[in-house]
Amino acid sequence: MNFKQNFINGKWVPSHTSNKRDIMNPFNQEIIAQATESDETDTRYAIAAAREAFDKGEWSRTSATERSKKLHTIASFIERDNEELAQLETLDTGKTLDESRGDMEDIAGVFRYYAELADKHGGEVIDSPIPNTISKVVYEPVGVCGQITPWNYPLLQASWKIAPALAAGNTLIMKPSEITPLTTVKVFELMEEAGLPNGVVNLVLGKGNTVGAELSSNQEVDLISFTGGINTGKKIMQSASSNVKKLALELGGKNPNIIFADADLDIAVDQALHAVYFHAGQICSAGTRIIVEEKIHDSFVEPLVERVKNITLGSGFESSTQMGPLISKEHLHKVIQYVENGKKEGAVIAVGGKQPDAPELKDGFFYLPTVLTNCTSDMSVVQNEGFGPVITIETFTSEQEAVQLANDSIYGLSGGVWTKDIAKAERCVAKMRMGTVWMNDYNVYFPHAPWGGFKQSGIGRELGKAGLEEYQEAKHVFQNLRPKALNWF
Ligand SMILES: NC(=O)c1ccc[n+]([C@@H]2O[C@H](COP(=O)([O-])OP(=O)(O)OC[C@H]3O[C@@H](n4cnc5c(N)ncnc54)[C@H](O)[C@@H]3O)[C@@H](O)[C@H]2O)c1
Ligand SMILES: C[N+](C)(C)CC=O
Repeated sequence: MNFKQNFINGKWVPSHTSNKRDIMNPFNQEIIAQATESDETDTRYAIAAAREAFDKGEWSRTSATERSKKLHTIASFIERDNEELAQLETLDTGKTLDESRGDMEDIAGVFRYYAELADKHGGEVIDSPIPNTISKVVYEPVGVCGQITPWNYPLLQASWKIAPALAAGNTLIMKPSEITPLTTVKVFELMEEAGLPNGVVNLVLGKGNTVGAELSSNQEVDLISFTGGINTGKKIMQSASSNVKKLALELGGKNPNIIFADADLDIAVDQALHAVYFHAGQICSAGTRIIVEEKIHDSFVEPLVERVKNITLGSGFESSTQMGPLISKEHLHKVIQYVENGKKEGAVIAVGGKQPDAPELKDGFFYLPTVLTNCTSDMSVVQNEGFGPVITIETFTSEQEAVQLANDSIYGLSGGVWTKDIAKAERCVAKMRMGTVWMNDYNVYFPHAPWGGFKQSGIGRELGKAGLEEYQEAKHVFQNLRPKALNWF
């Protein structure tokens, strides 16, 4: 059996615990690998290695040009092994191979983007208000960074953290989700091949309440960057107060998709499907909360439901498959319960609402793509992140009501507006309290633009220049060219 280990101080090592975890294919529950199951002690070894490497300065004080070259090398290895990585991601998550291939292209692009930015953000000269002085800002790495990622986009979310951290000169300890570590392990092999100094990148495999908790509370860690659920984010925020760590949180979303009557309905329906059923709705930014203008409710919902009926479920490796399984038995049960709660509250199942009957899907964690109508803002299915293939439909009668509904949420990750009236779209966008808003599109993201949430969807930004700045400290350096005594005391 393929056995995955920790990467600490430049060496592949098992946990001192000797515990192992089975890694499962969610399509058929086959065990595809085993991973070492680490604890707090393993995590402290990795933190010590990252601390020593940072203080030694072989990476943190090397030139940004050198760091840029290494990031380009890692990107080229990811491009070279793109297909192997995509297959591993599909095996581990169940998402379709086309989705995984798209992720791998994005991931190489993230490394390329930060390789390009690494040597273009060194600092700036300030126009000092005091004569005969020089004032400048230099950007320095934060130090030792703990990074924790979820299971839905395992390597993509890891790349959003690893690439900017390295570009800025930090050292890091990565903890991938214990459910889906395989592609992250592979990229650590590629970083080893690229020849980073020992201790710069460290990988610890294990659970959140051991490895993740140690990373968040340990006083030798200067920054913690977390992507995952809101409740875990709150715990991490508390632990991070131990030494006032810098904190970056990318949390969940319950993302509105507003459809005005004057939208191009064919495109809006098509994109509403794409906004949700990609990766079976297990996307932080899935547009699961559809808010449609009342007078077009039927002409929008009927074609939507017809198309949902035709979505093909299956193995991510089959080219005919449009939607794979959910990640685990536990998660499947959460989605089942989420829909049951909606039914009790008065939501009506227009399509789906159960597991499929097809015998060939019986070993996988499948749930049918589902549309719930008759939904209102006070229902738990509208307010909570279901993280499954479930759309809720609400209606509105005025622009003001559409925006008010869209903002009626503890979340503020992303949202969309569909209308041909651009002035109306701009008015809505200006009032929507979300980190990303799409006009006549949905779920678009790329390395150049910042990603993150308003409200309880998070703190800080990944991607773009802001994503690099999360990993930098700004230092003001002031020099007096003609110092003189002040004779104040
Ligand atoms: N905002 C974004 O960009 C974004 C992107 C992807 C996923 N997400 C969110 O992630 C969630 C789904 O992922 P999940 O189920 O893996 O989330 P999760 O919070 O259960 O786990 C995420 C990671 O945190 C670790 N963890 C768990 N408990 C911990 C603790 N006490 N201390 C430290 N680490 C701990 C887990 O082991 C895992 O590695 C959804 O809410 C989704 O919206 C957000
Ligand atoms: C951030 N994103 C959209 C890539 C994945 C969210 O789950």
